[in-house]
Amino acid sequence: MWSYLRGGRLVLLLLLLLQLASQSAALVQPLVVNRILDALQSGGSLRSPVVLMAAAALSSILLSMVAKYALERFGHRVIFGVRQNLASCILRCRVPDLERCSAGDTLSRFASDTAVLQGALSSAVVNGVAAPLVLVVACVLMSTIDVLMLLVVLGMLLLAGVADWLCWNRLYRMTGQLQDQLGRMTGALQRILVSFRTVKAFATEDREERVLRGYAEAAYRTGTRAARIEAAADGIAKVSIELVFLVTLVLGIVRVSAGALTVPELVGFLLYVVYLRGPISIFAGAASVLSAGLAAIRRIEQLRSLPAESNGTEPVIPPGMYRPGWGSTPLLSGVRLDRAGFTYGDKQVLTDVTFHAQRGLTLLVGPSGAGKTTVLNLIERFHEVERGSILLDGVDIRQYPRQHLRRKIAYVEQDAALLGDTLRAALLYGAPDAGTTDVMATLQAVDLCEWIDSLPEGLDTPVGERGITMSGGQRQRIAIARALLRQADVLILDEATSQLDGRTERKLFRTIVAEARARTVIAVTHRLDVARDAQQVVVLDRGRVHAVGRHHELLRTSELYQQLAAGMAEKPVPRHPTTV
Ligand SMILES: Nc1ncnc2c1ncn2[C@@H]1O[C@H](COP(=O)(O)OP(=O)(O)OP(=O)(O)O)[C@@H](O)[C@H]1O
Repeated sequence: MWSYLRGGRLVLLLLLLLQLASQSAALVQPLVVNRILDALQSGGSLRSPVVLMAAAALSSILLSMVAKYALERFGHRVIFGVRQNLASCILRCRVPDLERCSAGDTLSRFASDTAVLQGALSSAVVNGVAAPLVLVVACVLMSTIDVLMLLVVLGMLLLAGVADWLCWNRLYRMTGQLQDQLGRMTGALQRILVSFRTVKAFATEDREERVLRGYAEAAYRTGTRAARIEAAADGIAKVSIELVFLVTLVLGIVRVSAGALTVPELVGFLLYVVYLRGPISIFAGAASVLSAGLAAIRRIEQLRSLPAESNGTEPVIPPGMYRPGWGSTPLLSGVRLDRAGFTYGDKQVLTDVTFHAQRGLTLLVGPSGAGKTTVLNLIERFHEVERGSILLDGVDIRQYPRQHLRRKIAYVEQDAALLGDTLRAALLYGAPDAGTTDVMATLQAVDLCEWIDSLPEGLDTPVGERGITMSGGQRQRIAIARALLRQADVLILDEATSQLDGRTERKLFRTIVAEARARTVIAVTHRLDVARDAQQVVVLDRGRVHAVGRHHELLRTSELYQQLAAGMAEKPVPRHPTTV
């Protein structure tokens, strides 16, 4: 918890002092009441104690207002920092690590857990520290009136404190459980929202409703149990203070009768006991908010502890070997995979993959699950090659600073999402400085000019949730245009044209190859209509290179390729000798 307050500890101390000042002003009141009663008994002037009383009440109210505002503001500031740091951690963590996390649960940690933490940091930390301090001050003042009665009060509060502590311990576990359940519920809802059409098409609304209800019910049960414990802790605090009042009253009357205490002293002491209600219930409340805050910290820390991508990979490439930013100079020697190997867990996915993609188009084909996307992931360094190497421009890709490597590559993934509010923003996502001429030329290349001209707002048409609805093919063409605009040395397309018809796809590929004459294009496709235009075709089968060659050669030499061309190789076929 303290590490979250780093940089704000001085402010926290000031807030604590402010909180103490506001509560101390209230502490003066019983003393003043004592003086008023004395004055009444002795027939002295009431003016100055009454003015003092009003001043103490007013300053207590004013200080508590300022303290409340300052506390809230402080909490928001700390959480702003936590969210910034969390955003940075999320964006910098490794692709496989983040993909293992549920997106909904990550959202819940980022938005809800940080909000819970804000409550804990602002109210619980300051009130949790201020309330006991105020209690101590009150006890010191009470000791000036009657030590015996104070000892009785303390003994009873101690017993109540132990009972409350047991409750808070359970509450901490319960709130952690509740936040995990809420995270799972958000995850389930997020999955449904992303696949809403599938849910509708399969008419599984009832089943999904049951799933959501299950999570909501689990959260409800845990929340109810937590509320019971919270109420019990609150009840213990309140009952203890009422009992303390009654016992003090009885004991006080006995002591007044015995002449050990005066009536004004008894009234003053009882007022302190009444006053203790505030700090005790604040402390009890702070403890429950703190339990939730600690549970939130555990979940936030799990996200923050995901290792960053760049950990331990300092660039060792000689200066001048790479150009920062996306360049326009053609690659000298393209992308070369040399006996590259990779496993997912203990599953061998790629073995000794060797091919050289030079300028022009290299097609990567093969049956489903052959490892085509994995090859692209290795080139992008979403995963690290485990055996062999991948060279870009003759340099091992592990020697490039990761961001520079990725600036050299424009990647269009399967079902690429568009990021940006408008079509223009979506297009310029990877190349914010691209000029209008480049944008128009690229739109021409992907055959989108006519469609965009037909839109009333043209390139400024909103996209996204409430914006324009596009066909799958239009979306894919925007994604390709976005990648082309980046003018990167290498263009990687992972089934990026799967939603276009064969004729449009062929036309688009011809344009891409013409556009990228000086660059290397590596494209995964299941349709071989475009293979004639490719410089080479690499056939992958069960993680190995089955054959490499031009379309017409492979049609003669590779049975697997013939099957792929005929659209028959849905499943892996018996292994054939490798032709590299
Ligand atoms: N994140 C992952 N964790 C574990 N195994 C994976 C993961 N991603 C892919 N695989 C497995 O690795 C193998 C290769 O997958 P990959 O996606 O590279 O094949 P592909 O040739 O691109 O398939 P497709 O043509 O169907 O897209 C498959 O058996 C797949 O089940």
